[in-house]
Amino acid sequence: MKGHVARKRFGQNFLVDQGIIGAIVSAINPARTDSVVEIGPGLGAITVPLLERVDRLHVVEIDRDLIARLKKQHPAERLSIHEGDALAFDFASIGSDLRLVGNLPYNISTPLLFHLASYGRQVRDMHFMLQKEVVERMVAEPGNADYGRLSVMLQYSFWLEWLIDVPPESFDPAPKVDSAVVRLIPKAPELLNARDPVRFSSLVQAAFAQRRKMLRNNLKGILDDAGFAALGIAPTLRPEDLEVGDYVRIANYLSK
Ligand SMILES: C[S@@+](CC[C@H](N)C(=O)[O-])C[C@H]1O[C@@H](n2cnc3c(N)ncnc32)[C@H](O)[C@@H]1O
Repeated sequence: MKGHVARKRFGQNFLVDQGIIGAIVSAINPARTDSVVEIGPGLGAITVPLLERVDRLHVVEIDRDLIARLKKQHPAERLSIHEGDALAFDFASIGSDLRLVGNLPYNISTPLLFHLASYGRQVRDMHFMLQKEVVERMVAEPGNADYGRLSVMLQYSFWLEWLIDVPPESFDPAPKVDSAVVRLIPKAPELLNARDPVRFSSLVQAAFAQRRKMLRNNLKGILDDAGFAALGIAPTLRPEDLEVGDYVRIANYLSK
């Protein structure tokens, strides 16, 4: 691996499959002036072909050794390196109409998706490589065992599209699980009808706190029987039975 030992704690599985790399770059299809931001450039598998397509690329990387390599290989006018943790990074500081891309470190993919869900206004689209199991949770529909907090929060904010299945052999080192590339496009603000997004988010978190329990239990102290009745939602349902729109209705009822 060109002298770099992959660090497990940073979720390093480097893409080596040129076919998949080409398919990701084609899916993004960047114009020269697009504001593309790559999370976790690593050894540059996606970075290098992206740099051929855009005038300037931003990357957010946590591993100092990899940052040193990238600095040596690419002039700062072409590659802006933001050193640090993507989980704490303020993407709005780069600008707006951002196009985010990344073969994301699997160990932080879920919290990172929740973090990124708050940047809908600054982002044009996102293309991410994730564990297939995470993509299944993202796109799951009500009633499905994979449907949960991640599905509700991401489907509320984004249009999601499953693009490419990726086998373990496409990486070095190979992960133990299958992967998939997914596209997220922020929904227009007029479609985001939760009056209080913070309340919506905490409601969804509470509802799924114990997914096998009834909503009445999970929402104890938040929504009483009169509230359930006013909304026409049976308190005996389980969290996975409600649609995204039902959670919006409950949150808006609570924000009245
Ligand atoms: C799965 S590797 C992908 C590397 C490269 N993009 C590729 O496709 O070969 C994940 C990358 O994210 C970086 N990374 C891990 N945790 C991070 C974090 N919290 N913030 C920013 N980058 C992180 C790793 O150092 C690594 O470069």
